[in-house]
Amino acid sequence: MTTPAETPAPPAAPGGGPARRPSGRPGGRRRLLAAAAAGAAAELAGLGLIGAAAWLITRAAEQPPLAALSVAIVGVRAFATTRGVFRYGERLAGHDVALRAQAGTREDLYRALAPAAPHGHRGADLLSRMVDDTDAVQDLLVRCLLPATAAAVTAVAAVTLAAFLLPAAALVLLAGLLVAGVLLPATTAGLARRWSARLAPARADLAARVADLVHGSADLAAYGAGEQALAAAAAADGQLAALERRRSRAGATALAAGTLAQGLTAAAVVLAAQTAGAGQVVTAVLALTALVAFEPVLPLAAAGERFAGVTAALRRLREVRATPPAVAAPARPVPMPGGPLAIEVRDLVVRHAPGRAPALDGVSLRLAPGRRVAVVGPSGAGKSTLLAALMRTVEIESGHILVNGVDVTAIAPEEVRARITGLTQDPYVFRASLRDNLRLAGPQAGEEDLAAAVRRARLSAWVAATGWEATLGEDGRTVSGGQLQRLALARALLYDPEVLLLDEPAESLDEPTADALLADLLDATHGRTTVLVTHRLRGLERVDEIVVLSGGRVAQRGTHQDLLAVPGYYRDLWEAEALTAR
Ligand SMILES: Nc1ncnc2c1ncn2[C@@H]1O[C@H](COP(=O)(O)OP(=O)(O)OP(=O)(O)O)[C@@H](O)[C@H]1O
Repeated sequence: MTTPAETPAPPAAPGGGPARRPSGRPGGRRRLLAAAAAGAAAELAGLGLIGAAAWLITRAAEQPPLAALSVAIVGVRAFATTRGVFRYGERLAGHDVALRAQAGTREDLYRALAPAAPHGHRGADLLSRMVDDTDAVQDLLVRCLLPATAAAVTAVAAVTLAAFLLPAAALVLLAGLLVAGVLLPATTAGLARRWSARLAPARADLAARVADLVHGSADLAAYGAGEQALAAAAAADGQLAALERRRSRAGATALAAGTLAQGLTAAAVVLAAQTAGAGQVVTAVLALTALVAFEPVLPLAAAGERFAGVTAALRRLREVRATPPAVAAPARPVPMPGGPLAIEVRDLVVRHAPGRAPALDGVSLRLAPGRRVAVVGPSGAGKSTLLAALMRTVEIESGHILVNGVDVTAIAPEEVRARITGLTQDPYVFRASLRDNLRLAGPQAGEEDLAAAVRRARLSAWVAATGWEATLGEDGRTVSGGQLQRLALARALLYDPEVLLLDEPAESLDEPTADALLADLLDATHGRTTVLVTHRLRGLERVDEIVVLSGGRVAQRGTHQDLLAVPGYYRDLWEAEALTAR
């Protein structure tokens, strides 16, 4: 069996560590500077290429001796070659730094979420933040920051060159570049912000309807409501498409305005040159310089649009990181006590949300090493909440859980969870092989350990029929409720924690299998510290204490015989079970 010490180290404390900036990783700043420098150098080489080519063509028309053109010829070749090399370098370094930043951001997000997810962000919303919003980090660097740097460097160089040749043309060029490089991106960013406020709800509406169609397909088919749901989804789709079209038209107008600014500026520069009586060569160089200077500046309008989306995505990521974890980690954690664990729960109060009635309201319990306690009670009594509090996945409002006399709130939650854990109420089957789904709880476990865990969870026949390498599906859809439950139980048995928590291990099983499984479990957990939440009472005469919860309070407690001797929930349930068994 795998001991907890052999399991992988749990992730760092949720929410721990400050949110790092995309370039704030080791070597990130250097890589970013290299990418920006390569991008600017590529644009400058482009500028040099056009300037030299313009000079060469117009000068060549005057038919000078070849020697007078040789420097320009070499310049054209050099600029053409280095431009490609710099562009390649920029793409390589830029994507390298962006992908590293994106991976790091995802890693930070996982750390903030695992193992106890913060309240408030779940399911599709969290997935979209994890996938789409972290893409924004890449776009911030590759589509916004690096192109803006290259454009700024090129614009400064072009205006400086123009200022040497003809100051009036430089002023015209500067004005045109400011329109295309500052005014237009600011406009597209503003438009994008306005449109996203209208598009986001339409997109969320469509996503929710599609999710309903997919997840609720069986119910829709059963009640013949499929057509209606499809029509509603199609209407939401049409609404979104109409908004998208209008947004695209506004964006395209802004992009076209950039090209217009480029043409008008080039024409104005030529006009200024001719008014000042500049020669043909100077006029050609100025005109082409103006045209080329716009090349890196024009995409900034699209970058402005993307920038608005990027800032919104980064804000959403900050929100996730800033959400307090479900359980606060102590600032200076004390180590988990060694030796066999004795647990004492004293007057425990747990409330799932402010303003709601407490799920546990003054529960006390003693769990000496090797003792087994069963927790029973009606639905909503607080049984799973008690296990969650022991596992440190819900916060304690008042009262204490002491582990060998040490308050669990003083210990790092993941340390507690590494030794007090087991089968949770909503086990999850990962999209991985059956073997890997089990190995999650024991990466080092050998074939015999796996087989033993499966046998004790009464799953051997299914595993033999399915095969160890069979891929199990997303959300456990390829396994039945009972198989999922037993697979999760096999995981818990393989992990073999010092204090084993079992939340309704016989849930979703037929009666004979449930009884046999519970009997096996009671054999297997003999002498092992165990808390067993169950709705079935058969076999509970073998546990040391039974606690009956009702409305978050302890309604009854004692041994099986004690509880049968007094009227109450336990005796009623026992008699009802006996009746159905007849
Ligand atoms: N995450 C949650 N957020 C808000 N309320 C919750 C949450 N989990 C449980 N509750 C509420 O806390 C109370 C106790 O729930 P709990 O799941 O502990 O009961 P239970 O005895 O395990 O029920 P069951 O036998 O149906 O699993 C219930 O009223 C439930 O609605």
